[in-house]
Order: sequence, then C-alpha cells, then structure tokens
Amino acid sequence: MIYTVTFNPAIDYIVNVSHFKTGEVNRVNSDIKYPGGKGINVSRVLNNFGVDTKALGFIGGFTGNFIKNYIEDEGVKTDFINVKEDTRINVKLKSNEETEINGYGPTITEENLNSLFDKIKKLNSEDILVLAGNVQKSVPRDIYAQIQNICIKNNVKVVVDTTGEALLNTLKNKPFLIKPNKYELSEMLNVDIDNMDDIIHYAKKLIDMGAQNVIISMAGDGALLICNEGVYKATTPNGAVKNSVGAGDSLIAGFLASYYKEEDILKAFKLSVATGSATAFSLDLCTKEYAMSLINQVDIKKIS
Ligand SMILES: Nc1ncnc2c1ncn2[C@@H]1O[C@H](COP(=O)(O)OP(=O)(O)O)[C@@H](O)[C@H]1O
Ligand SMILES: O=P(O)(O)OC[C@H]1O[C@](O)(COP(=O)(O)O)[C@@H](O)[C@@H]1O
Repeated sequence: MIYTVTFNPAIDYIVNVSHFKTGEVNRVNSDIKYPGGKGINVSRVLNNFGVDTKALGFIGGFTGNFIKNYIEDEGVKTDFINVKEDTRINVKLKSNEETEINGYGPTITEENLNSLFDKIKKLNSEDILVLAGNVQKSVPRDIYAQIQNICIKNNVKVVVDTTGEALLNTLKNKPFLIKPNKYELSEMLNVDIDNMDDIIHYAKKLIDMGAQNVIISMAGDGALLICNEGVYKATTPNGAVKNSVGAGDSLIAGFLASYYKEEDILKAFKLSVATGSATAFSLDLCTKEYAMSLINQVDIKKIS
C-alpha cells in the first residue's frame, strides 16, 4: 500500500478573476473548491491510477470534513487524526498571473503526533510512505526525520516532498526520493541557480547528502532525474495549462504508480512527467487515461 501523510491539508479555493486589481472589489468569473495538500493530492492521483493508497494526516472542523468526505467518495482510503481547529483554506487566484495564498493551519499537539507515530509503526517493507507538504509551526522542524527513523526500522521506503530545513533534515536518513522544484533547490541550499549546469551540480549535492533519487521539477521545462544510473532530462508534452496546482504532487504519484508495479526508475520517471503535465493541462488532478495519452510525448535523454 502507498500511504501519504499530509500534516497540513487544505481546501484549495480556485478563483478565476478576469483582471484582478488590488484595493478594489473584484467579482469572480468562476470558482471551485478542491481537497488539497500535497499528500492528499498524491493519494487522489494514485487512486485515479487504481493504486491502493491511504491518506493519513490531520484534519479539523467543517473544512477537514469536506476533504475527508470528498476523497472518500472518490475511493481514497483515509485514516486521519482529528484536531481541534479547522483545516486551512488556500486561495489560488487565477488572473493575468497565478497568485497563491496558503493558510496557516491548525495546531498539532504532542498527543496528535503520537497517534500518527502509532499508525506509522504498523507499516511494513511492502509499503511506501510519502511525507508531503509543509508542516505547521507547532510541529518540530525535524518531524519528517523522526518519522523516517520509525520507517528505517520496518524497512519502509520513504518519499519526501517538502522544502527548506525540513527537507534538509531528512537527507541523512536516505529518503528513497525527493522532489524539490528548482526554486526550492536554490532556497534549501541557499545558492543562486542560473542555468542547467547549476541545477545538476546542486541536485548531485543532495545525492551526496544522502538522497537515493532526486527529481528536480522545472514546470514547463520538464524535469531532471539524478539516480544511480546517471543524470536524465525529460521534456514535457505539448498542451495548454489550465491549472498547475498539484502538478508536482501528480509527478510524484505518477512516479510511484509505475515504480510500485515495475521497480524501474526510468519508466517511472517517464510516467511521472506525463502525469505532472496531464494535471497542469486539467482543471482538477489528472486521470490515468489522460496521463497515459501523453506519455509518448515525454522524451528522456541521458545527459551524464
Ligand atoms: N507549464 C507546464 N507545461 C507542461 N508541464 C508542466 C507545466 N507546469 C508543470 N508541468 C508538469 O508538472 C511537473 C511538476 O511541475 P512543477 O511546477 O515543477 O512542480 P511544483 O508544482 O512542485 O512546483 C513538471 O515537471 C511538468 O511535468
Ligand atoms: O503544504 P504547502 O507547501 O503549504 O502546500 C500546500 C499546497 O500545495 C498543493 O498541494 C499543491 O502542490 P503542488 O502544486 O506543488 O503540487 C495544494 O493542493 C496546496 O494548497
């Protein structure tokens, strides 16, 4: 089973406004609410691919229930821990530019954390665990590293998709896969990144620091994979972007949907990029059929 953990789920409130102006009353052309948060998105796409997945994490209030009911109706299994405050709402404003306002999120207590640890202790070597998204300020910065330590004992593969210090803290525990985008790569290592050589150089540093496989996602410029076999670059398929929220999460889901079945890193990389793009070209997260229809347009080249 592929488990995901989302510490800070969100309702993604997508708002389309033709010509957004600050300091004025703006009327929406259309709006829609989706369940969001990185691990939840990964589980939703895995479920679309027919892969058995369970979403763990913390939800609260009516906003939390919206997420739970929505994804359970789609067929995603859940085992959330209820917290006292409401799950956050993240606003994704689509106008001439895309603007995101991500909420703060509810407090997580030590008791909440212990309940999560108990659930994770039950995973075994057949399972994969995805730790995805930012964690609330109330949570220790090394929480993902603490969870990895439980997983190491039970031989569970761990994928980490977060940023900054929280991600750096996980490297010593050798995560199976990490997926910073190029801005997150530059931010976490506190370096300027100007070109592809810089991206490769710093992505290799993450391998030296402990990551087993690194994907650097680069939106419309595709993605890079750094693994045991070398460095590979993937192009993206052609298409018109409708909503890129969740494209990175979809990339991870596509990777795992393939890897879980075939354990072939390069095949998984190809599907991952097709899946990320399929979501970017869709209003909601993509279907399996759409991702599969794009896969032959993804060109992968070994670059070193
Ligand atoms: N504009 C785009 N055109 C085509 N594919 C895209 C576009 N934006 C995102 N994608 C796909 O989604 C993947 C992840 O997107 P990216 O924006 O890099 O991740 P994140 O959402 O984590 O920042 C990319 O590697 C690519 O496959
Ligand atoms: O946990 P964070 O970093 O605040 O991000 C949460 C947001 O990221 C998303 O999971 C989308 O992530 P990506 O676009 O990077 O795939 C949204 O659903 C959610 O609003």
